[in-house]
Amino acid sequence: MEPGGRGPRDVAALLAPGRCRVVGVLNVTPDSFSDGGRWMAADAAVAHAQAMVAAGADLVDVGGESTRPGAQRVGADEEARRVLPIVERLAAAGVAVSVDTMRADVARRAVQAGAVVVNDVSGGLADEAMAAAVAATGALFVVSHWRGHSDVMTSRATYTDVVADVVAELAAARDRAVAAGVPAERVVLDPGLGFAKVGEHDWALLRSLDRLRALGHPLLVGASRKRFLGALLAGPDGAAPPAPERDAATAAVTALAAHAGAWGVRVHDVASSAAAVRVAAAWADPAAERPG
Ligand SMILES: Nc1nc2ncc(COP(=O)(O)OP(=O)(O)O)nc2c(=O)[nH]1
Repeated sequence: MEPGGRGPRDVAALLAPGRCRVVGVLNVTPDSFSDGGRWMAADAAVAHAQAMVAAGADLVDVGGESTRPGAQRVGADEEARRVLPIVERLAAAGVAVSVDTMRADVARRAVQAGAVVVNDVSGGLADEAMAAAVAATGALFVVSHWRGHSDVMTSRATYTDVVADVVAELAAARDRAVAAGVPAERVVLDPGLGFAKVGEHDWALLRSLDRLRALGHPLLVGASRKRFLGALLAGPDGAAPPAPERDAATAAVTALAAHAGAWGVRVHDVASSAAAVRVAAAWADPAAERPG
């Protein structure tokens, strides 16, 4: 973890009881499904991250490789070149930063640059060195449900009982991480919406957050702008609205997930989900939101 000791304090703050965390998405990629190319310039990326913090983001998740179905993999050097300077600048500015990577070396270097969370959509499966690398850093480890890279994930979207299967496979990924040295209390789980899942699977998992939470870890939900929301909002012609027009639906999922006890939500539009989190908190306990 960062020699200055920033990390443990940030990790403790992120795990402390409180409202559902809002994780702002910062894709420094040319091809992310909803905002590819917008934040490739470092100054634009840093400004957008600061704007997300101002809008209520508790954490900024910096990713340098699109994981959308069919995406081409990015080389390790290019991924590092994209994310590390941004991680360093944001951490130096006091922003709590997560690195969205499937590579142990990128994760290690990002934590050295000041990241306090390693967010691995593969749950440690894509790089067998990942869990041990995270264990050595003191960072929080987000372990998502995953069944393979973008080129195969669609073909693997078959389940006997998607909730039972995802719970079992997530538990196995968690167990692998703990066996590699990551303390269980530093593991956050994520159902991996859209990863080897079709819309009915995503909805089934959202309806069953309680069964995912029963695994005993904070739960991160990444529904923002995803295909299952586009399908829900499709017009009479069946055409889904473009990804940036799915933020209202994303905020509704945020409110419901927060109310169901999610630890955090990973979103592109922070302001709407930050408001949704506050609505959920006030709904649960009016005193929670009394000003002052
Ligand atoms: N923990 C977690 N991380 C994630 N990272 C990327 C994406 C995909 O969304 P996005 O980053 O916007 O798209 P792309 O992968 O095309 O960059 N989804 C998740 C998610 O659901 N959970």
